[in-house]
Amino acid sequence: MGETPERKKIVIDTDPGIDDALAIFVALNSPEIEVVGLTTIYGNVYTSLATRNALHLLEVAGRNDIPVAEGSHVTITNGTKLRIADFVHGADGLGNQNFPSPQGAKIDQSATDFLIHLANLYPGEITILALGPLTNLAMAIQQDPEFPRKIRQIVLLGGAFSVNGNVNPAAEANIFGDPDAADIVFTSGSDILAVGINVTHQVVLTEDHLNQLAQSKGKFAQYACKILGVYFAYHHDAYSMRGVYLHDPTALLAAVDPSLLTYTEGVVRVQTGGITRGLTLFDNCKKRYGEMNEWFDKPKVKVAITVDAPAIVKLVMDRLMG
Ligand SMILES: O=c1[nH]cnc2c1ncn2[C@@H]1O[C@H](CO)[C@@H](O)[C@H]1O
Repeated sequence: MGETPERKKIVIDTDPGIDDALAIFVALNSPEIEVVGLTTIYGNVYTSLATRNALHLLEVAGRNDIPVAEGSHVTITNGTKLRIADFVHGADGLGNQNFPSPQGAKIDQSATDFLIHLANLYPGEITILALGPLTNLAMAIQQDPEFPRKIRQIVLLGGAFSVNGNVNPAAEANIFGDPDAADIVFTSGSDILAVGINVTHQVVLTEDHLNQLAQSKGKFAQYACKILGVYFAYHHDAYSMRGVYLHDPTALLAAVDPSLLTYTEGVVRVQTGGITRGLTLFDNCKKRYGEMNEWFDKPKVKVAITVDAPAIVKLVMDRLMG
């Protein structure tokens, strides 16, 4: 008998969030990975509620053994005027279901300290799946300049590469939430795979899928049906569609199995001001520009460009129902 391969260690930085909840459940049902912790951030909800929801979701899954570390309540520039997407996910972030308060508690360490601790404990082994604004990661990079090289990879759900954003024509929500932090992360030298909405808008869960989930006796499938109503209503209002984008589960599965998508490599900078604040601008590095620019000499990152959408949807369905 061969040895079972080591499971990839993943920390999920999250702002749950309906699609975050799906991603967390799929992660907990993915034998290829080990979820070593959750860290929380604002975005779909405020950070305190993200922490509460993270603890709640782990209790639903019976996984109170996984630590939850609370992240920043403000942007990397101490900004407190946060854009919270309660109109997408409901006031509670989980489809307005009035779930009971979790019994468990967050750990004493902050998200940033916990990320640095894990990077030192398992050098070169930690994959960070970033599902919200990138404040916690940027703070870790500022606190420990070696952090980018101590981790294995950052897979982030963020950006809109050569397509319109979802906050406005320029910006995708997670990057718009803290553009300064995003620029620090993109230029940090870490191995980064960015999964933007140019890719996740190809991955749609339909009403037929929802009906299949409703037939399932699986705990995660049942829970998903409860929270998905609000998310379907938002997509119908905003995009006139009868389905929902699987943003966060797509990023999770990209971290589990990178062969589910293809990517290109180049330098990404983030616009931090003006009317295009939050814009992610990719340089394919094919042109030798005559003069210096703000992309020149910055480390390259991987940017997803195509995705096997049917395979992703099937994996999400199987792992929610399994
Ligand atoms: O219109 C929107 N505004 C804010 N957040 C959104 C919107 N649409 C989706 N998301 C949320 O932001 C991430 C993807 O950008 C996902 O977490 C998604 O649930």
